[in-house]
Amino acid sequence: MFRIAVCKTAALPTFASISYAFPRSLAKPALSFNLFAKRGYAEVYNRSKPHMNIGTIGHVDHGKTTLTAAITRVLAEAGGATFTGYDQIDKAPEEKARGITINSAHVEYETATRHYGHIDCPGHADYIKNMITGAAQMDGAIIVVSATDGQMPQTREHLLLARQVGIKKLVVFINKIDMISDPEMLELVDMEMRDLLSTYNFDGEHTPIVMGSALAALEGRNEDIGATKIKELVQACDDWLELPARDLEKPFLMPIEDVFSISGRGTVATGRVERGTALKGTEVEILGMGDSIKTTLTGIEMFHKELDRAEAGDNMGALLRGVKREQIRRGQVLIQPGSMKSFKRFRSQVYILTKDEGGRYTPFMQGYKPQLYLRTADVTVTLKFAEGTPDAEDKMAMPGDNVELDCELIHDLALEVGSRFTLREGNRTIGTGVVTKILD
Ligand SMILES: Nc1nc2c(ncn2[C@@H]2O[C@H](COP(=O)(O)OP(=O)(O)OP(=O)(O)O)[C@@H](O)[C@H]2O)c(=O)[nH]1
Ligand SMILES: [Mg+2]
Repeated sequence: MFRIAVCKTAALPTFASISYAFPRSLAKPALSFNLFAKRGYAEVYNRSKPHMNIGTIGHVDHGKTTLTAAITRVLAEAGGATFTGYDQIDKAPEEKARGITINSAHVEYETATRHYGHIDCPGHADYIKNMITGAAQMDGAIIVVSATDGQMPQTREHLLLARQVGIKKLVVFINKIDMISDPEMLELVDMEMRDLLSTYNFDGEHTPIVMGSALAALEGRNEDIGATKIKELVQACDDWLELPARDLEKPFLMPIEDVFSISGRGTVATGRVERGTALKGTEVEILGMGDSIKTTLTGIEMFHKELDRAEAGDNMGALLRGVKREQIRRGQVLIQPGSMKSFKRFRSQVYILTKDEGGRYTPFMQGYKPQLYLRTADVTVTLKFAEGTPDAEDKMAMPGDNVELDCELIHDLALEVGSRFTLREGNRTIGTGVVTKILD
């Protein structure tokens, strides 16, 4: 059986009668709690198949949403379950009007061997922020590239960002082959994609590349380039993408992605558990961006079902006792009490993107203040060359450089050596880096 569900945002809490903490007119466009409320939450989440988070990334208009809908259609046919149409994924009025994805959307499906959470990311350069948050939750990804365009700026940028957020393996879907009559053209796109994968330290030689037409599969025609290719793609995901080694033994950590208040029950924080396990009824700490708060985890939900325990890799909704909605923010983390600290100052190794990778055209001097994205957090940072750098005052960081920088955040964040982050300015990713030393 294939079970399929769709929702925008990471994990949907379906604790009874969710009330939005913001006016309904401002509510995020695609939160479909009512839909799921109808299903109730008595069902217990089935852990018999290993769970993995994947998703679609790639340049705008290359067919990520069409492919997402097509996968649900083909798997739904095989299992006789619900199919999630294109309109149900890109359903916000602005998405419909512009024909692009803005918010990343989550769907869920099962193959014979695995349960997948699938995040359909936006490709448009203006919404890279949503793409990063989506990709940060993936264990593997499907990069979609249109055979008509070949690789484009966000094909490259998404590959780089995928690498940076820790995705180790990808499957490539070369889409829109219904528009191409020259087989040499397809070979060229295949070769270029393998080169590009290798450039970004993926296994260019062995990565499976499937060529097909997502639209044909979605519309149920031309089976040879449609449904058949979707089955091939899903098989490639099952075979090639490795189940993540879950950090079950480590202390619990869940980056907070969204916060809701539920009348009569309290406040729910949602996010993907990065490591460890959390048991219902135990103590947790909310850390970062100000004073930390200790509270009790009074409820856990995942894919609209109640659980007693959440573990690394799960998208969970955490019901927190006695905490007001205003006390919690996206960017904070929920942790096992005392297992981490938050800091404002740290040393880092940063790669400055070139303009071809979507980065800056010009160098920057120290004192530069871009936005720093770490897990779900997004805060302003002041950059300086690492203490001891000769002539730091006059030195410039050029696009393409790898530099050692001392970072000072305006808010403290939960971080540690090895934490990865992205630097952005306006709607451009300008650098990616890793924390090498805490300076506070
Ligand atoms: N001819 C043809 N058109 C396709 C195919 N797949 C998708 N399209 C069309 O390409 C356009 C863009 O498709 P989307 O699925 O919205 O692309 P996307 O990658 O999700 O775009 P963003 O989310 O905005 O980055 C739509 O008009 C689709 O109908 C295909 O296999 N063949
Ligand atoms: Mg889309």
